[in-house]
Amino acid sequence: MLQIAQEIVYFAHINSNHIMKVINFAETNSILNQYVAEIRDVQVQNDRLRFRRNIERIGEIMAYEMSKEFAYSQKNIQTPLGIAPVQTPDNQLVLSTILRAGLPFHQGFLSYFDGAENAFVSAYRKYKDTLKFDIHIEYIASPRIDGKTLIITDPMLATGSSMELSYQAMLTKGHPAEIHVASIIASRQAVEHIAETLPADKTTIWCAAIDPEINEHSYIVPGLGDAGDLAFGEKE
Ligand SMILES: O=P(O)(O)OC[C@H]1O[C@H](OP(=O)(O)OP(=O)(O)O)[C@H](O)[C@@H]1O
Ligand SMILES: O=c1cc[nH]c(=O)[nH]1
Ligand SMILES: [Mg+2]
Repeated sequence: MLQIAQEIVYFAHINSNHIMKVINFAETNSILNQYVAEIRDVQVQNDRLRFRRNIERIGEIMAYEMSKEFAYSQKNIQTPLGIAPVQTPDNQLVLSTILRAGLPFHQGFLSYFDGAENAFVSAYRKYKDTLKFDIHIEYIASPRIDGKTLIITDPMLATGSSMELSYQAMLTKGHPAEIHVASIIASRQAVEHIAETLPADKTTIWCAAIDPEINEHSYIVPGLGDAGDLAFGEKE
């Protein structure tokens, strides 16, 4: 598995000032791709329970792979029969999620990083007309994040604006030591946007696929449609 993580790393070359580490799971054959296929598949994705659970499963696998990047130290664990030396992670994790679509993805990460602190940010597209919109952030609940490992989860990175503005909102709570941006489907444009707007030296982007384009409504193509609606139903 360690080998897998090394093979799928490439660097987003935006210009010489912005080179960010990107890990794209689509470049490796694993069962994760089955779950991605199912959330994309128009015949399967309307089963909301399955859609949410697949997102959660991708979060679990991503969390496991991400955990290999953390700092470890040996702890001596008292068993009933003796002392067992075990390497365990020392990072102080803050698991931050962008509402709504981020919730099942968050749950997947939280199943593995059960000791993490948690943060929630609301971001939504407020339309000015059928094509133009601003991203509005109206709610943030977060612990202090100074010196901690900040993981921001959102299954879709289309323009990358929700992620950028959510990160800016998180900065009102301190400055993290490192940042992991976790998504499932990212557009190429969003990867470039994140590489330009988040600190390249301490940010890693994790995704399950990078799609080539976004359409005039700023939806990822081929993408999967509207992740929030598929997980929770349409909003008015
Ligand atoms: O990269 P961007 O262009 O900003 O788009 C991506 C955002 O769109 C989705 O949320 P949405 O606004 O649909 O809200 P929802 O989760 O409530 O459905 C998704 O979960 C991201 O937050
Ligand atoms: O493709 C997209 C873009 C934004 N939000 C989604 O859920 N899907
Ligand atoms: Mg949505």
